Amino acid sequence: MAVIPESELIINPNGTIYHLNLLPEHISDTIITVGDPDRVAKVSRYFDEIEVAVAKREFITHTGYYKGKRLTVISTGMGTDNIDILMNELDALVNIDFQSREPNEDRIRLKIIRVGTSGALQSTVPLGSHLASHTAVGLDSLMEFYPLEQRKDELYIGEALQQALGLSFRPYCVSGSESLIRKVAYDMIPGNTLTCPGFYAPQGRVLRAGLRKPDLLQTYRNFRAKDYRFTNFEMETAGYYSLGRLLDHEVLSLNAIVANRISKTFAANAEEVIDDLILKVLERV
Ligand SMILES: O=P(O)(O)O[C@H]1O[C@H](CO)[C@@H](O)[C@H]1O
Ligand SMILES: O=c1cc[nH]c(=O)[nH]1
Repeated sequence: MAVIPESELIINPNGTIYHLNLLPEHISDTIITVGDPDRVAKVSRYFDEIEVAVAKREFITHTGYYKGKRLTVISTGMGTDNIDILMNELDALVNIDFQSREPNEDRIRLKIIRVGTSGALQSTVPLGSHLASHTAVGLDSLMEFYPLEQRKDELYIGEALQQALGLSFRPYCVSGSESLIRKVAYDMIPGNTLTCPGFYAPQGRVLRAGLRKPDLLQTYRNFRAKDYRFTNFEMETAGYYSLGRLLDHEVLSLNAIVANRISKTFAANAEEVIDDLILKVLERV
């Protein structure tokens, strides 16, 4: 097996991985991820004990015990570019030997669950609900750089969306972990999530900069590829699912619906909706 050079697998002087600032023993194989660094403590406040607390840039990590289960919670910041760093570095922590710089023969499969916020694209997805992304479609360019394998039906959805939006590239489509859906999200709304490379124009929001595609929101909402339609959008899920497939980890994205873009409403109790989702995940994971 080829040795991974020090410019590719970057190890800090204290032995930790470059951005996450973690040692392999700092993480559990069950990881809850959140976008907002302040949300990490909102998860770990329910832990009986916090064993590890590490911070670097937007990546805050707490590892501890919830009712005897060892869990890690990490913040990622926003966007799939951060998920690229998160997923590669988490995988390196468990599947690469930092001494020899070679991949381990026995692979560890992580369980990674995103607890994030999201906006609804259909009136059938109410404010305050919890939605599990069964599939996600990425409008960002991250998968232009990885050899992601997609099934025929996934390619078909990407092609249909490329056409509907008149894009110069094909969006990528991937699914989440069925076993995590059964375990954690059995009573949540099943959804197809559009992952956007921004919060404003890519999600059809106008403050002062305007929109190149004025009917974007309607196009998202009305998009159909056979019986496939979008339920919600956010900014990370497709990055998680595609890197989960590439690196062979179980990944599930859960969404607290805080905005409904069809009714133009925002949840007054967004914090409560997120807290309820956090507690469900802690109990079920
Ligand atoms: O609440 P988080 O997890 O950050 O998720 C959503 O909220 C952010 C935008 O406000 C984006 O990261 C989006 O994906
Ligand atoms: O509308 C929304 C709400 C949360 N996060 C998003 O990315 N979009």
